[in-house]
Amino acid sequence: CGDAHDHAHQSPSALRKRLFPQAQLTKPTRPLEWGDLNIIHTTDTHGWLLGHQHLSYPEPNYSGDLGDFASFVEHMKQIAVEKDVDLLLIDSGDLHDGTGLSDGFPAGGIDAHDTNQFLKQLPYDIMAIGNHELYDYINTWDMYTNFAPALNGSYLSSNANITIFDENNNTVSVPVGNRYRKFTTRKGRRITSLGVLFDFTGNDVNTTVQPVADMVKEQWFAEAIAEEPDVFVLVGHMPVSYDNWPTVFNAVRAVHAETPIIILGGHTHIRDCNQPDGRSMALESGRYMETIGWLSAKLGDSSDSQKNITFSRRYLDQNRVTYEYHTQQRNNSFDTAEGQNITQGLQELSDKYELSTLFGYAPQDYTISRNPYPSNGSSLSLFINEAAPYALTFNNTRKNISNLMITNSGSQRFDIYAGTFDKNDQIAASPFLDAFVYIKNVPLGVAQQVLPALNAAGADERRKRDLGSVLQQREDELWKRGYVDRRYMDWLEDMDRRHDGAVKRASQNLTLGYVTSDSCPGVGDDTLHAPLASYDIPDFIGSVAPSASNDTLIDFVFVDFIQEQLLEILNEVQNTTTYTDSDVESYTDVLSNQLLGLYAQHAWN
Ligand SMILES: O=c1ccn([C@@H]2O[C@H](COP(=O)(O)O)[C@@H](O)[C@H]2O)c(=O)[nH]1
Repeated sequence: CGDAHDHAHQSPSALRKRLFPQAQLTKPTRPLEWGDLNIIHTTDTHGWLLGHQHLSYPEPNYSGDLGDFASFVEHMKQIAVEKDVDLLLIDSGDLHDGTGLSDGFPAGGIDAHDTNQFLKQLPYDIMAIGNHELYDYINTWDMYTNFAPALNGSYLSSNANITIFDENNNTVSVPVGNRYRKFTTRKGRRITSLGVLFDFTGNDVNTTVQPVADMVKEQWFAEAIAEEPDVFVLVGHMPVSYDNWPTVFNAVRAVHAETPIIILGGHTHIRDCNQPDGRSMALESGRYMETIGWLSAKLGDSSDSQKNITFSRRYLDQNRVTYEYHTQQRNNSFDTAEGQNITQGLQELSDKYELSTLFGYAPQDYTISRNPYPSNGSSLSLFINEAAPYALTFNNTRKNISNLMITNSGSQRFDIYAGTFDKNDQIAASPFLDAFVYIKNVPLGVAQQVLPALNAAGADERRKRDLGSVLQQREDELWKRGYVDRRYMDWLEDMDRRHDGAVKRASQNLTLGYVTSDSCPGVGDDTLHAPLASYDIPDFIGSVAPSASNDTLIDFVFVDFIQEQLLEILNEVQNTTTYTDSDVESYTDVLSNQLLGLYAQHAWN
């Protein structure tokens, strides 16, 4: 390079890491508080290992990548040695489904198999299984045979099993990883860890998830917690609020009234924290390599065993400015050899998967919930009103038959940004390999009743909170199957309302980002932002109905992920026909993760 400065050359790949962030990033507000035991926490990374590379805010806040993170961890480990304290690295699961790096593999590959090779290079003390490791048996098998063994006992699946053939060709159900781990830290602290998954029921055949309430009654569980460690570090893919952590916490507390308990959760994609009692803290650290969680505990010595513990927590924006600030490094001293290797390896993987393959240029930003639904700026409107009607009927023999299309809004996982729209953007916006199916000859008037009924069963009626009602039961069912998006949306809505979002955004002295209110003392966010705009979105979305009479027979098209509850509702809104799985046929070969690319080639090229 003929330049005097240490910038990276711009490569053709839109995913190329830039040493200097292309947008002005706000520095953290204050140094981290260290304790005797410190934890760096990731969760729900979903393949976002090259971070977020678009230039519209809030994306630059999260523009670090796994290589930067590895350098950060290495420097932090060194600081921990200098301070003579412990530092653990923990992950709460969901490594699959989310970007081209995890999902854009060529035919014959396995989701997240290649990205997992990079995660293995980080010194994780505990990684817990998530529900996205269980949607497809092949992925669970890969975790069981390739990932867990490489982690030498640190990959935990306390209540998640896989069914395999044993050496005698008999089927046996075995934990995907280990049920628990006991280990001793550099400073000699004895830790007992679990890796718990929420009561998920959407898992593939030949995988099993044991309800948390049953798990705590198991003999192995009693044995695992019997001996008192210095600290319980309970890791799991389970939200720290409104879920089953109290079941696990109480089971441990029943045996050890005073032992420090640290909970590291995930799944709802939010930043959250609470303190079950004075000697415990529970932290959840966001999603998609946007947030890095920090938790520290001043445990003191044995004379402090009945006192409240001083904990701190922080939600770090995942970028190089954050990392350099907290490690007191400069741009030219920050990168470690391991970190650079990881970044380079990820970029090579991106090139191998051809993730920069361009489908077109998005004319504007389309967001999931930062614009109202329906509207021109809504990616949900774009998907169901523009993209699906084009891509699903293209080259389809049913093209000329009127249809109504329905999908779940949770199938759309990320905003679309103005400018280049490539293979990686397509997968990030809509990563799931769900198929579109249909029932023929459904009267339009009947099909039109299904969408509002589905949403009533999910969204609106939820607010009535009529516990014990059929609707509540249905909502609980959806939660167990993995429908979790509502919690993240509610969190954004609350953030906007509580922090005068419109006023803060208008004043323009803060960049957009997360503004967290949780139940732990003090401010949790590491960097100040104005909250993102937030609009309520329905759980299910439908295309514009054809203008025809109610008795017109149409193709009723929907994504197979919602088949079970759609049939249930369809049979509730009418009683002329009992619809079953046998009425459902394949509508097209186009899968949900290909749909936006086909549309972009047609409309944005
Ligand atoms: O095939 C699928 C699988 C999942 N979804 C959506 O994902 C969420 C669950 O994902 P988390 O990362 O655990 O939040 C679920 O609510 C579905 O909306 C899907 O659409 N298709």
